[in-house]
Amino acid sequence: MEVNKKPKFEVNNLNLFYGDFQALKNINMNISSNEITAFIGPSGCGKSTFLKTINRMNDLVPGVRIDGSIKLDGLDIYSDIDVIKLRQRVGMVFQQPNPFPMSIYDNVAYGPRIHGIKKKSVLDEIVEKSLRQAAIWDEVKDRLKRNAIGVSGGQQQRICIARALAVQPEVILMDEPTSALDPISTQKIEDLAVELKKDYTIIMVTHNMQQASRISDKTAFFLSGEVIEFGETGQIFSNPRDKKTENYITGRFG
Ligand SMILES: Nc1ncnc2c1ncn2[C@@H]1O[C@H](COP(=O)(O)OP(=O)(O)OP(=O)(O)O)[C@@H](O)[C@H]1O
Repeated sequence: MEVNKKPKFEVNNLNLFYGDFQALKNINMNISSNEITAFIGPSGCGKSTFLKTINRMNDLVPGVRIDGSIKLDGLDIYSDIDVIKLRQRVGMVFQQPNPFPMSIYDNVAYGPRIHGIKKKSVLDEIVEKSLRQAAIWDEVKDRLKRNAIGVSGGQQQRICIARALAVQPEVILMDEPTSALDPISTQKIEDLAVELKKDYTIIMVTHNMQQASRISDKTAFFLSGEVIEFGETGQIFSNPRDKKTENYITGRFG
């Protein structure tokens, strides 16, 4: 039994404004380590905005204003942690696989090189380990010099996951990582997420409620910038406390 396990993230009274528009409204949430947390909700409800706030990707958007706090292992990500360090600890995988137009090897070695690793034997080791962890090593080990753009979309997405893993993050944010993929590739990414949660904390935005119920431990249901309900995935899907959650998961809107 886990007693008093400290949350990986503590989010308190978080509000986010794009100019005059409030996209996140008083979000409070503790996110546990070594779990998959899923964010569900209809289009435009703020899921991606919240996900991007967790590694400060919204800093890049002009006119954004954020108040409240997000703590990672007890440190405020907006005041106590350098943004470069934060993004090393909190990696991200996007909806569209976005390998860089370079070799598979160079894609995965990119982050470690930026962090100053130059020795080939060390890079070789990181590349192999990351591709293995992303369950794609066997498929690409004989063509590491090939351009990553030339493999299938599902393989590209696993290369992007390997690229994220190569800098040894603690958390992986995934923004609808399978919505551009076929069912077989989707299943591979789902299996991979379940495998990776042993070592990482995973937070995933998904439009696919079956996916959330299949693989996540906790689910947050967002609506119009608010978290309507957050809890154990089994409870959210079988016994939602809020009528709005029930209406959404039973397909009455969204
Ligand atoms: N850069 C931006 N500037 C202004 N408004 C934005 C910006 N990005 C998002 N929004 C608005 O904030 C709200 C939340 O958007 P967000 O992309 O977080 O929703 P979402 O739940 O992830 O939607 P989807 O499932 O369609 O990706 C929407 O009303 C959107 O139009």
